[in-house]
Amino acid sequence: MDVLVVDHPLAQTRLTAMRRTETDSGVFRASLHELTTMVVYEAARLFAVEKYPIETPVAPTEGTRLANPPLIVPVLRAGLGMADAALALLPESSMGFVGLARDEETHEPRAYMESLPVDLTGQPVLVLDPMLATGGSLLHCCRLLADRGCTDIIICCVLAAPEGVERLKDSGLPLRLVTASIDEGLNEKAYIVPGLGDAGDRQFGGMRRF
Ligand SMILES: O=P(O)(O)OC[C@H]1O[C@H](OP(=O)(O)OP(=O)(O)O)[C@H](O)[C@@H]1O
Ligand SMILES: O=c1cc[nH]c(=O)[nH]1
Ligand SMILES: [Mg+2]
Repeated sequence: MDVLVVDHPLAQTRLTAMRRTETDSGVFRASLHELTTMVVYEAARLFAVEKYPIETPVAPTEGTRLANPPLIVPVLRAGLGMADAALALLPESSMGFVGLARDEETHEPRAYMESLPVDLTGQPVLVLDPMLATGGSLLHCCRLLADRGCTDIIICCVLAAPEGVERLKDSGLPLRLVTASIDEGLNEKAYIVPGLGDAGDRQFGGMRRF
């Protein structure tokens, strides 16, 4: 699995804002939106493009377009905060949704929503979830996609734990990963350290303990 870490200074300043405890939910959401623009911009280097004839006011020439715009799939809830920024960069794309909530005791994902095309043969997919911790949630999501015939999955996240990256690598699924950081690891409650806390709660409210 190819892994790209977006270490651009402007990405790292947004990530720093997201990490800080004192950052309120409005600034957290704005920082996630801006960081997503940068992560998806870098991920888009992986998309196939094609040339086609166009005319400028001066002369005929060749234009460039995406050969096959990806289906965008945010993983609810936390991935919702990445959806607008990704769709703004990829206005030709359509969107599917997967809803997952991690059990606080077992850390296993519980699926509560799935809205995806039946057949994803030949369709690249861009999965959005800010957090890759144990990897259970993204693995569940990507298996749903692979079961529908998808063979080209790019995951965009903000923070990844080495444990989750290894789990995705070992899955054998056709994945590529773009993230703004690979952190130190997981704590005993399977939260990323140093991390940023619970990305869903920090955007939308809640009371998780780390
Ligand atoms: O890699 P994992 O160990 O599976 O953890 C990562 C998952 O945890 C978070 O979602 P959460 O379950 O907290 O749901 P939420 O987005 O509704 O807060 C996050 O957005 C990922 O989906
Ligand atoms: O650190 C973590 C781990 C899982 N989910 C989160 O939102 N944060
Ligand atoms: Mg959460």
